[in-house]
This record gives sequence, structure tokens and C-alpha cells, in this order.
Amino acid sequence: MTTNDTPVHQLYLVTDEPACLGRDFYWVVEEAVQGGVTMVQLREKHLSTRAFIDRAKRLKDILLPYNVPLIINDRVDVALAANADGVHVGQSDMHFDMLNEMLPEGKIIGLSAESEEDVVEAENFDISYLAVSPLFDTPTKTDIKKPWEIAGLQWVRKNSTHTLAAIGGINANNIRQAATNGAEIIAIVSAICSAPSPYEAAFRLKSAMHD
Ligand SMILES: Cc1ncc(COP(=O)(O)OP(=O)(O)O)c(N)n1
Ligand SMILES: Cc1nc(C(=O)O)sc1CCOP(=O)(O)O
Ligand SMILES: [Mg+2]
Repeated sequence: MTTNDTPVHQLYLVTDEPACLGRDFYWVVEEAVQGGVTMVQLREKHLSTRAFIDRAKRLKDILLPYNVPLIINDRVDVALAANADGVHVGQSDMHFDMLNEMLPEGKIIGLSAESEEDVVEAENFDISYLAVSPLFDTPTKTDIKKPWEIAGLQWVRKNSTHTLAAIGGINANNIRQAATNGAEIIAIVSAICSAPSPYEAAFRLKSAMHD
């Protein structure tokens, strides 16, 4: 929080190599960080464990000088091996209690909430953020539940004490709506990874978020 209690919004890049359209993966991420991304999640669904760890270590080295945390999607073993800053889990992944036992103190833990029941249950967990999943419909991830939309985000804000992240279908036209209705963290794949200039895209998204 700033001194006048205005939330400081985070711009969270969730990576997806195919969405980078054949361009160098590390170049895309570093451009995005230089443009204003403040958190990065490495989301790899098809890499071998060894390749996932190698990619996480290389990304960690790139992000370190920028002081940007690296969060690993799904895999606590990869996060530990690469000394990443945290893990994001969904409702079918490792349970919070187990993850919390396995991760050293101080690591970031993100959890997805797909339903009102998930939001209520998450009040029992000492997580770093709760992801409103998905905020809007998106072609980037097809195994999603019904979008929360803005009214749903407002409901989550009223019923959760956690820092909220919004993900799904967010772009420069709707980011401000997400940011002013309860999401302190805005998570994005395609509007950054697939943009002609990831630098410009991140810069515009960050400006639009704060306008
Ligand atoms: C910030 C953020 N929010 C939600 C998700 C989705 O997690 P999950 O439901 O486990 O789905 P997969 O990403 O594992 O396909 C996320 N990764 N990041
Ligand atoms: C990785 C992911 N998780 C989601 C969820 O709803 O949990 S939606 C999503 C993809 C978001 O991509 P884009 O910014 O291109 O819409
Ligand atoms: Mg998952």
C-alpha cells in the first residue's frame, strides 16, 4: 500500500511459449519486464522435468537484477530445484497444506479460485494471493470454468481477505476495470506474449491499469 492506502497494482506475466509466436522466449520475458511487468510465472505444461528446471534457473538469473520474483506453475519440485520465489497452484494441484509444508518460509504461494466455495475455503489458507479464475473468457486456456466477470470479482473482493489476482481475457481495454474492482494483481498471457512489442504492451497495460 502507498501512504494514502491506494493499492499498488502488480502486472503479472504468465508465460506461454506458443503465445510468443516463435520469438525467443527469454527475449519476450525480458522485454516485458523492462516495459513494466513486476512478477513472472513460468507455466510449462509440456516440458520434461529437467528442461523445466533448466528454464526456471535461466529465467531466475534474468529476473534477479530486476528484482522481479519468479513463480513456478504447478510444480513445487521445480520451484525448489531452481530456488524460485514461489508456486502457483490450482484446484486440481497439490493442496495448500502440503505445499505450505514443503516450501521454505517466505515463498510466494498463489491459489486459483474457480467458485464461491473455493473463495470461502481459501480463507483458511495463508496464501500470498488468490486468483480469480478466469475473470473473462479466454482462448488461451480452454479448461476453465464460468468466468467471474466484474460482478463476480466484486463478490470475491467482499468475501475474501486475500490479495486478489485477476486472470483471463485481460487486455488494455479492460485492465482498468479489473484494477478498480478489487484485483491488486493483474495476470496476463497473450496481451503481452503475443504482442508485436512485449515491451510496449507491458508499458501500455501498466499505464492503462493506473490511469
Ligand atoms: C495467476 C494464475 N492464476 C490462475 C492460474 C491457473 O492455475 P490452474 O487452474 O492450476 O491451471 P494451470 O495454469 O495449471 O493450467 C495460473 N496458472 N496463474
Ligand atoms: C493461465 C490461465 N489461467 C486461467 C484461469 O482462469 O485460471 S486463464 C489463463 C490464461 C490467460 O491468458 P490470457 O491472458 O491470454 O487470457
Ligand atoms: Mg495448475
